[in-house]
Amino acid sequence: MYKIILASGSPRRKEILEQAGVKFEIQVSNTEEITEKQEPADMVEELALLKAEAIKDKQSGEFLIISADTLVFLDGKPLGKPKNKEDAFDMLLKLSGKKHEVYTGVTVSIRERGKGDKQLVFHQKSVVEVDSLTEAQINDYIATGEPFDKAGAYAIQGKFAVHIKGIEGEYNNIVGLPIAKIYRELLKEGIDILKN
Ligand SMILES: Cc1cn([C@H]2C[C@H](O)[C@@H](COP(=O)(O)OP(=O)(O)OP(=O)(O)O)O2)c(=O)[nH]c1=O
Repeated sequence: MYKIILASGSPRRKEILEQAGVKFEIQVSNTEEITEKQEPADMVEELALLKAEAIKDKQSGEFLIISADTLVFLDGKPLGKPKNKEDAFDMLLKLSGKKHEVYTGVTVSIRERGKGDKQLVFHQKSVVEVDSLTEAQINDYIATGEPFDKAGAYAIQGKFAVHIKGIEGEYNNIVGLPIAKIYRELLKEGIDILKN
């Protein structure tokens, strides 16, 4: 069978895939995450695709590469990872007391002998509602150091959990990898990643 490769340096994505019981290895690319696209779904799908492309040519033999990109969208505008404390403060202030969307784009690149190459590109959307935050709460949260490698400057799975009013959609999509959607999309192709 082919080897399953997670093209991501995100510890969260690794954990979600491990928890699901998938056997895989990690290969990380240093892709510049730039897209000209305007629509949330198009943006995250293109960014995920770039990450898969970056490691595809390095492979020999059969493979199934999973890559993903997560962005937070508030009123249609993307929030990526904050550059510094001020940036994190601005993002968290914007998210305070409101609902926003989290999109994760996913690419699954498959090479199977005798079948040629196949590429699946899709996305998952979740909605997150954040409680109203005081400036002191925002500063305390920034002081935990958690915001800096997270889209939208927060980790729902971490210390920001106390500020989450509610979510709609797939939880793991917010953390960075919509494992249920990935599993479903691959089953449609006749691939069961739990049985590889
Ligand atoms: C919204 C949110 C995002 N995140 C994380 C998931 C992603 O790791 C990160 C978004 O950055 P990404 O650019 O999607 O991913 P990455 O740079 O961490 O890893 P790689 O490109 O190698 O795959 O934000 C959380 O951990 N919790 C959250 O609640």
